Amino acid sequence: MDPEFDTDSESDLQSDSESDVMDSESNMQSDCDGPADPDTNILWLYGPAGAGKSAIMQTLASQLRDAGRLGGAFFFKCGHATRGNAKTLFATIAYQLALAVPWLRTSISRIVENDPSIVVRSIAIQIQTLISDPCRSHANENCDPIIILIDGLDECEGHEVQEEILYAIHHSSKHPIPLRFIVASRPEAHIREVFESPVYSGNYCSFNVEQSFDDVCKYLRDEFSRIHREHRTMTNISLPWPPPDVLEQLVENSSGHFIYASTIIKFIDDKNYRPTERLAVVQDPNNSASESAFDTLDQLYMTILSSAPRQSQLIPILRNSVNTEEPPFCARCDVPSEDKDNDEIFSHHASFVDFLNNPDRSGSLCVGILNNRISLARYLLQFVAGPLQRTNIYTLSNLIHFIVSLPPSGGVAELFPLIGSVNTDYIFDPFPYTFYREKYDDLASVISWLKKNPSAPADVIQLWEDYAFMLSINMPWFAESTASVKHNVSPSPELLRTLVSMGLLRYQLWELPTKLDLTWTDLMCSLRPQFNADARVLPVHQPQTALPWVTRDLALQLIRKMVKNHVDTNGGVNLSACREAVMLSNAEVFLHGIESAYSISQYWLGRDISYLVRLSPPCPVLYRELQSIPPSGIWLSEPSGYTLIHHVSKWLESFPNSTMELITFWQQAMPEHGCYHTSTPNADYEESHWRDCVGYYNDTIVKLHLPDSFKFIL
Ligand SMILES: Nc1ncnc2c1ncn2[C@@H]1O[C@H](COP(=O)(O)OP(=O)(O)OP(=O)(O)O)[C@@H](O)[C@H]1O
Repeated sequence: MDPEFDTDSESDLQSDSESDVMDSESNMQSDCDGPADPDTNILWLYGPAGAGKSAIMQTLASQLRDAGRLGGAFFFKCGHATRGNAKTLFATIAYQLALAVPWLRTSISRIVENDPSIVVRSIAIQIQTLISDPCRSHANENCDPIIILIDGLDECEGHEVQEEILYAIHHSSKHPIPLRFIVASRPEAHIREVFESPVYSGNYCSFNVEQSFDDVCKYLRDEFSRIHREHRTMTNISLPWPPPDVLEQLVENSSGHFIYASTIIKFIDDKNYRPTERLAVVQDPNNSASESAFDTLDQLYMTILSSAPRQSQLIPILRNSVNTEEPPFCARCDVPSEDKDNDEIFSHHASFVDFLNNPDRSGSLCVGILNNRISLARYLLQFVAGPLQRTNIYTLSNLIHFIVSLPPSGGVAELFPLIGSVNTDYIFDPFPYTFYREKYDDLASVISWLKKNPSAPADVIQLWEDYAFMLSINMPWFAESTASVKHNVSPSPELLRTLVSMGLLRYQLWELPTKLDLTWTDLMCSLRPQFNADARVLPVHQPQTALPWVTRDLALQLIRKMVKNHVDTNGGVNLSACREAVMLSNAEVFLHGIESAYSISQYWLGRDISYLVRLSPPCPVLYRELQSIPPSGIWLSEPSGYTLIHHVSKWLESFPNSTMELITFWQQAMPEHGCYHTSTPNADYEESHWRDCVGYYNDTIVKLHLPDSFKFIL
């Protein structure tokens, strides 16, 4: 049995950099995560790739050996014939223990002599028989514990084996033994899980090998001055070299990790080149020669990325997380997170982003190449074709910016059907857009991008033009700027209903489905009646004749809704049965509970009904429906009662044989102790407010460049 100890790399550490490693190590003694239990036998040293864990372990090995405290050390190395797996782990450590600790020598040798097959037995049996049992007989002796180092546990073949090693170490320490284990690894999920399991909890210490900008700076300064001293071509280069700002930039590029610093030093230190030229290459990551400058680093990245279990999802996730501009979806690609409050992906190392963006360095993994960008766009578009999930999106706007940044080419054609399938809830969702204007510009940019692609289907372009038109109804005051998208929509009763809802009643676009009980598909079809076999396209001059009937139908719809709310809530008792009130009370923080939300929503319905009735033709059906509103519902929110009385009276006056019975009936139902009894209902206010709303509607028609036949004539 040969000791599996990496003496070569160990001797590398007897260099200038050793003091830095010692710094980290002495920090380690004072900075262990969490309370250090004096009875704990296990220390877990963890940190990302290239953080310097192995360097620390090698220095520790050297110092402990000098102090006569090293029991054994095993350095795992991925893919290595003997150091890549755990078959000989504890047999090797036992051999090292027998050599290093005189009082263990005889007992360990005797065990192996009696049963040579022990060295091929299971991990648990090896540690128990070869290490734990011999040590236990000396447990009560008053000697300093012996240290065993296991480095790169994550590089040992098989997650289960890695976990088995940890459980075996823990089990071996159940009875007091004069041994301590230091295990170093990357903080991979399965390893962390073992340490966080109930078996381990409280039975280990941990130390995070975090980034250290100061250590890296010191290392770089020392190494550059050595290179300056040793390279013959440097005699004429004045000190300090490199200048402080360059050194500072390099320290920043390192993200405080040694892997970057040691990689560039090896590159610059090449005796075949001028260090100044090599430094210039390092400073420009887009320089094609930088490929070789970061060779070691890139190999590390390649190895890590190619071992990712789900390669097909890798590129979209990487592309999303390292997008140098705004990430389309805030790097949230359904990535399971250990830390629920922080599930964003971020690059541990600044150089990783350079690597992924440079095709010479990352090859097919390069996130910048068009195919990978298209596959990310496909992935995200598929996501927004599904149900609206506000918690998972950053903004649709970022996705749109990303899509329109793709150059027009045959490759993007696969995205067109997906662009046509974006869930309309995402398109019209008011959150997190603050300004409709921005949203409109986003829609316009998609339309102009589609038009630059000759193979973009006309129906997808038209659909997005319709979205833009819908949005422009919502913001007629931006009419000039919204003219960028053409909207030769067909006039239909359904379109008139939409215009009246948004122009006269001032409904927001996103509210329409709830307020009018329709789907986005119904709404979009209203713009293109030819898609809907039942819809009638109005001759251009006819909207005006159709308009009063549209307002009547809308009034009927809202009256039925008001009555239904009354019935569903059992006359205002069971308020949670009213969907609108529940939504309103959830959305509006200034409303105090569901009572005021219900009262407000019924008030708005009453007000909307009264404005619509006023603009309807004399119609017995409408009169009958008005009678069906329970008077207590009208006076539930008092202003609504006054508003209805005012406008319905005016409407009734237009009847050939006008009758005010309904009005009298409503007046008689007025509650005696309402707050409005103290003030006189203000007819002037009602009249001027209604006229303002009609005026706003008519202005909307003008601003949208629709024919005058769409307007109300008072
Ligand atoms: N204190 C230091 N001084 C000088 N060089 C260092 C120091 N720490 C680490 N390095 C160098 O940085 C590189 C990465 O270090 P190391 O291999 O120890 O990282 P690691 O955390 O073990 O990484 P991995 O998880 O990938 O094994 C090596 O080339 C090492 O020589």
